[in-house]
Parts: sequence; C-alpha cells; structure tokens
Amino acid sequence: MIEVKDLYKEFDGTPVLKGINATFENGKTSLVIGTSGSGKTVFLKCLLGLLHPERGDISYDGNIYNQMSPDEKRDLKKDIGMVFQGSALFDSSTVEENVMFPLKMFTNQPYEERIERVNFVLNRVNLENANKKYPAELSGGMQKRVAIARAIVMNPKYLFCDEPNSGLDPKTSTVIDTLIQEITKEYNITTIINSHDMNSVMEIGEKIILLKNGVKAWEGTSDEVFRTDNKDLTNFVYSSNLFKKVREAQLKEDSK
Ligand SMILES: Nc1ncnc2c1ncn2[C@@H]1O[C@H](COP(=O)(O)OP(=O)(O)OP(=O)(O)O)[C@@H](O)[C@H]1O
Repeated sequence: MIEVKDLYKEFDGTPVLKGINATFENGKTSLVIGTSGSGKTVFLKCLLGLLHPERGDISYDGNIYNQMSPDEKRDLKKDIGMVFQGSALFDSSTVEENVMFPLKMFTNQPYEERIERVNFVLNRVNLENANKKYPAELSGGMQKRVAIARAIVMNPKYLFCDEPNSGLDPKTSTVIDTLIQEITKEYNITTIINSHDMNSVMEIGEKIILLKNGVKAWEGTSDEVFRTDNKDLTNFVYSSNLFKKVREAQLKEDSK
C-alpha cells in the first residue's frame, strides 16, 4: 500500500502539487487522470523518488520515504516496476536482454535462474516466442508487453505505468489494460497508472483520482464516474460526446 499525505511540490516558487492526499491499495489498479499539465507526471515522479517534494510524506507499506536510509531507498527501488510512456526499450538489445536487464542490474542470480524468470514473465505476457527479436521487429502492443514483462521481472510490490496506452489502437489498449489489471491482482501489486485515456478509466479504474491544477479534484471508482455530479470530473470526462451519451444512457437505466 502507498500512502500520500499532503504532498506539495513547486518549481521556482510555482506550486504544481498543492497538498495531495491519497491511498493506493495492494492488488488494485488505480488511475491518476487529469488534463495536460494538471500534475500527473510530477506526482508519479515524486512517488518514484525522482523529484523531491517540498512538503508531505509518501509511505510504502508503512515506511516513510524521507525517513529511509540510502540502503532502504535502494531496496525500495528493487520493489518498483515501471512501464514508461513509449515503452523505453533498448533498441539494440533483444527482447530477452531487455527483460533480463533489471535482474542483471539488481541480482547476482546465475544465468539459468535469470533466463528461467525471463521466460516465465514473457510467457505471462503471451510473448513466448519473442526472446531473440529486437524491439523494431515488434508491434507497439508487443513492445508494451515487453515493457510490462521487464517491469514485473523483479516481482515488484509497486507498479507505475505512465500513459501505457499512448500510441495504441483502442483494441490493443484494452488488451494492455486488462493485462496490467490481471497481473496486479495475481501478484497483489499496488499499481498506479497515469492516463488520460477514457477507455482505461471505464475498464480498469478501481480507484480513480482526478488532478486539476495540482489539487485532487475528485476520487472514486469507474462505476461512480457516470453517476457523479462533480463538475471537475464531468468537465473532464464529458468533453467527449461519446461518454456524454453513455452517461445519459446509464442515468436513464438507473432511474427505471
Ligand atoms: N522540471 C520542471 N520544471 C518546471 N516546471 C515543471 C517541471 N516539470 C513539470 N513542470 C510543470 O508542472 C506542471 C505539471 O506538469 P506534468 O508534467 O506533471 O503534467 P501532466 O498532468 O503529466 O501533463 P501531460 O498529461 O501533458 O503529461 C506543468 O505546468 C509543467 O510545466
């Protein structure tokens, strides 16, 4: 579980996160949504320890980041998997080498153990025959699955995904969303996804947090999205005509 208390971050005196409180639970996929510039990436970077907030606490299963020793912070990094926007694979390395990278970096496992684990996670993301391929030989969806395999190869407690669907068609996006959600449940991971993909919100938002100008403007589940009157959320969601219609249909159904 990750708990965020009163998280405040500014750049050159301009506040970007203005005191965020949030809890992210094990085995659940949480989405952080919001318009461009609302602070989603800065929020994720603070959780990853890449940016240092001026105020507030972030705790990982009860351990407050600011109070951890350098060794504890290093250990925490091993517990974090990250799926970057655009996959961020090493182009000149094979799929197998890409996925094995964290194991080489963080463990002393012999090759046989490493390759066994690599094959296990590649199998889990349905890429059992791709070991020797290079990223350029794969589709965007397959690259994303390699990125997920690499993110979970260390068996992380926490998984962060930055716009995992960017550049993917709606069908492939759903496959990736479902895969992340299944893996989250299977391995009881605390998963946080940054997204502005409304399909993801509807498909996998067990917890949704809406950021607006660095403030948490709304929190709820995907079921509640259609039923809330919160102006900030409805402005964000129903800028799409399709979702406006879905909402009207849902409310009509509710009133029967
Ligand atoms: N290193 C930085 N220095 C100064 N300002 C920054 C820095 N990083 C982010 N910001 C500012 O913080 C605000 C929030 O940016 P952030 O990248 O978190 O938005 P976002 O919600 O992730 O947007 P998008 O959906 O476009 O990725 C923006 O106004 C941005 O210009």
